[in-house]
Amino acid sequence: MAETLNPFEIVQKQIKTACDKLGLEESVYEILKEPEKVLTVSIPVRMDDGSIKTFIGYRSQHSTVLGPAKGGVRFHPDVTMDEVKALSAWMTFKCAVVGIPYGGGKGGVRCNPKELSKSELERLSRGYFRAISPIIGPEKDIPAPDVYTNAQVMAWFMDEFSQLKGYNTPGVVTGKPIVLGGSLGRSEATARGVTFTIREAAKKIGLDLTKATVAIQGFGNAGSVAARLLHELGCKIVAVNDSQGGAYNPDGLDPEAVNEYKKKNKTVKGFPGSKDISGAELLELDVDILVPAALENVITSSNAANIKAKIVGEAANGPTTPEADEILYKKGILVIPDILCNAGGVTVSYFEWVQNLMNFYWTEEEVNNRLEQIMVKAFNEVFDIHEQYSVNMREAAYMLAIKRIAEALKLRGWV
Ligand SMILES: NC(=O)C1=CN([C@@H]2O[C@H](COP(=O)(O)OP(=O)(O)OC[C@H]3O[C@@H](n4cnc5c(N)ncnc54)[C@H](O)[C@@H]3O)[C@@H](O)[C@H]2O)C=CC1
Ligand SMILES: O=C(O)CCC(=O)C(=O)O
Repeated sequence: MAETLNPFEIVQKQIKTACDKLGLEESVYEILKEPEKVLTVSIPVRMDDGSIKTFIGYRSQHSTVLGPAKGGVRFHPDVTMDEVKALSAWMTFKCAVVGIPYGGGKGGVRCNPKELSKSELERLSRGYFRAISPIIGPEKDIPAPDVYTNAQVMAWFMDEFSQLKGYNTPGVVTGKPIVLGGSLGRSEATARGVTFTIREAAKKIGLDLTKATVAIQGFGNAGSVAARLLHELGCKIVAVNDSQGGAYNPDGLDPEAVNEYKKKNKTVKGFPGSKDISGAELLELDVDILVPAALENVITSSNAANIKAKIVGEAANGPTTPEADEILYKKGILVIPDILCNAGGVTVSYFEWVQNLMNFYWTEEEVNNRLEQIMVKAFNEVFDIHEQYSVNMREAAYMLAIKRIAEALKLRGWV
């Protein structure tokens, strides 16, 4: 059968494999294979030239068996309902892997935010949140940032919801600016979690990080901070890229300097002293660690055999297809799957929500220490299953998550 690149079909396959490996009754798969609720909204936005343009948005709540739905909102021209459904399912399993009391949700708006003015983006953000507000709330579903959304967008979401309610409701959204109830450490949390899991993986395979080389695909919130934190651990970052192009320097790139360059030039391409590199070449570089930190389906059956890294740390959601997983596993590459590797973001979102509900705020050190404990524990639990059952790390992560979810489903009487 031809390899599917439909992320929703991919996640269904991943769920089925784990249910079968765990020997679970069919009813668990029957429940988990579809989201509980998917809302499609049309969002008419007054553009700066006076015209009206209608955008399509989605919010998918895959599961609420372990708690309220949780997950980011993506603004991207290629957003589809199936992508959002898949991303919401990945959130369910991610929260279960790290043991935080949430289900999974995800949202998306099909738009190109790079082509919108700031005021158009604000009207779109507020319109989307107003449209999905009937199914959102601190006890129901708590959105957060994802690709091409940020703390400012979260501030508009929170303000719109608070105005609808008539009182301040910071716990409806995470990833907010600090002054509006955001958590210290949230903006770096995804990459910090990625870095903790890569550090643990390196220990398992005996890789000395002070001699390790790294390539990173995507230089946004996840990728740019991962570059800095891995550099701080002594790794040499040899290549980075973004949607416009890439920068390669075998002697190493200074992530802070690349960041400054990107702020001015809107891309990493052309960074002084670097050579241009294509996205395909970056993935196949002879490096120790590869960090996909952009979008889905970049490691497929077409290029998996050419991946040379010893560790693949999936900062992005869904970068590797199931067929590619098989190939990487047979090659002995240690893949830290998305639902484990990038779970630091939602973990600190959980801390942010707890702080909002308590109205009591933690220091950055407390946040980072608690994050480290959760990530290291989850990594070791997944690694143990990977060894005990001789399954790849992704299957192990799904087995850990689905075992927890199946227990909750049984206790609640849903299966
Ligand atoms: N922000 C967060 O807290 C979390 C993000 N993630 C995942 O991390 C990934 C990246 O998200 P963020 O960093 O938040 O988004 P972002 O919007 O901050 O950055 C996305 C980056 O990807 C780049 N990009 C887009 N298309 C590309 C392509 N074809 N080739 C190379 N680079 C490309 C963009 O230029 C940008 O640098 C996504 O898969 C997201 O779902 C996962 C967990 C949490
Ligand atoms: O912080 C969150 O709630 C979710 C972040 C997210 O969308 C993700 O982990 O993919």
